[in-house]
Amino acid sequence: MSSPLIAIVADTLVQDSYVWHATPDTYLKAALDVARLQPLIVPAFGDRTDYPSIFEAVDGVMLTGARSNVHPDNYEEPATEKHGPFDPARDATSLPFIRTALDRGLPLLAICRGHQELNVALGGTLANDIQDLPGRMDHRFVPSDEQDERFAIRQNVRVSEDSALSELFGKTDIAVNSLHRQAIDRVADRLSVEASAPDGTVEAVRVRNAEAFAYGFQWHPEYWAKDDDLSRRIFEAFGDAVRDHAASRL
Ligand SMILES: N[C@@H](CCC(=O)NCCCC(=O)O)C(=O)O
Repeated sequence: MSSPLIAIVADTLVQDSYVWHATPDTYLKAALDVARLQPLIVPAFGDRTDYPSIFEAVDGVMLTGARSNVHPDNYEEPATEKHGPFDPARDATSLPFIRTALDRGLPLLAICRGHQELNVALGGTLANDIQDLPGRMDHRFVPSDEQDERFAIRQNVRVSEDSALSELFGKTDIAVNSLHRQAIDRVADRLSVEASAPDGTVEAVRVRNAEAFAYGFQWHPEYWAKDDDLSRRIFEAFGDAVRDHAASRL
């Protein structure tokens, strides 16, 4: 049986004197093995991207996490060195990609940097280095050479009662991993906050009036998608939404 395709906007990075357009394996494997979707990496070519051709071919979009930050020019804040590192090629591709996907009613799963991009794409802003802000927790990863330790589930999150997400999870008190130093500041009008950390950090958002599954998560469900029940539910729900979209086009 054929699997529907989803688009994933690549990061750009320099290695061996080449510019690579790449995506970490954990996101690709979670899409393939848990959501049962075929991921396609879209190069970060900005306005040279042929959006109509890509959107003809795919039935969903996933935005991944990355060490880079969305450039503050995209939310009209003055940039400082502390806002970096940047990946302007990814910004120039992912922000229009998100808006086009939502306009076309495609399911969308946005993770960590992707969750922040979703907010910026819809007109919201980001806060930088939140661990230095009064009353805020340190959401950065615990330094370790072991990926399992960096991605360990260790932070409590409260899911809003009566939210669509609490229905998906079947509970409101959950625990997640955390590897970020920026966070949503002003929430875009079109987003509803579905979950928050004890310090108020926006941990999950849903796009209001979206035609399909359209969520952002500040944490990393992809890393434990095979092992952790809630992470698995997110990927299965995304997979089901993408299959429904594909079926509606037949
Ligand atoms: N750069 C942003 C986004 C954080 C993010 O996507 N982190 C993934 C990094 C995974 C890793 O450290 O390997 C921020 O810091 O807020």
